[in-house]
Amino acid sequence: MTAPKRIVLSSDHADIELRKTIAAHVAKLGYEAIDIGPMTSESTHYPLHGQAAAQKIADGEADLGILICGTGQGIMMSANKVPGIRCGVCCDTFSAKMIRAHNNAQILSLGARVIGEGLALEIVDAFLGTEFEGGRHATRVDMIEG
Ligand SMILES: O=C[C@H](O)[C@H](O)[C@H](O)COP(=O)(O)O
Repeated sequence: MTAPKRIVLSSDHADIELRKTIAAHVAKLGYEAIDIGPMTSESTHYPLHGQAAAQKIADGEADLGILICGTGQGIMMSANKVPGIRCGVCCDTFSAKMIRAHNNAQILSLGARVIGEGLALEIVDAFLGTEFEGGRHATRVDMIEG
């Protein structure tokens, strides 16, 4: 039996409740949810949380990640600064599938001030339910790192 995939979750203060809801959702689906906070809604700085989550993946402590900030953009930019990490913001399920299938993204970033909880959960399901297709896409993904 293979171990369930480990999913690291983090956010800034924009919506920690959405993060907790998604953590519970992925745990219910059988994944290991590694929620690294923050645990309060006190104003914080998204680069700290985006980079901490991405580092967990770079260090082999998690397989995939889900990040949340107001727009999803700042925390995505921060995660992508960690070598080897590919993170994309998604506001629709098609993009969530494609960042796995074509870009082999390890991290999904969501904008809590852009989309609602229902759509966020569908986007999460689309991301987690899709595998990298490899082939020509692997050549291109390799080119990202140079
Ligand atoms: O990309 C950045 C995120 O959307 C942040 O969540 C946002 O900038 C935080 O703004 P504020 O400090 O006004 O809550």
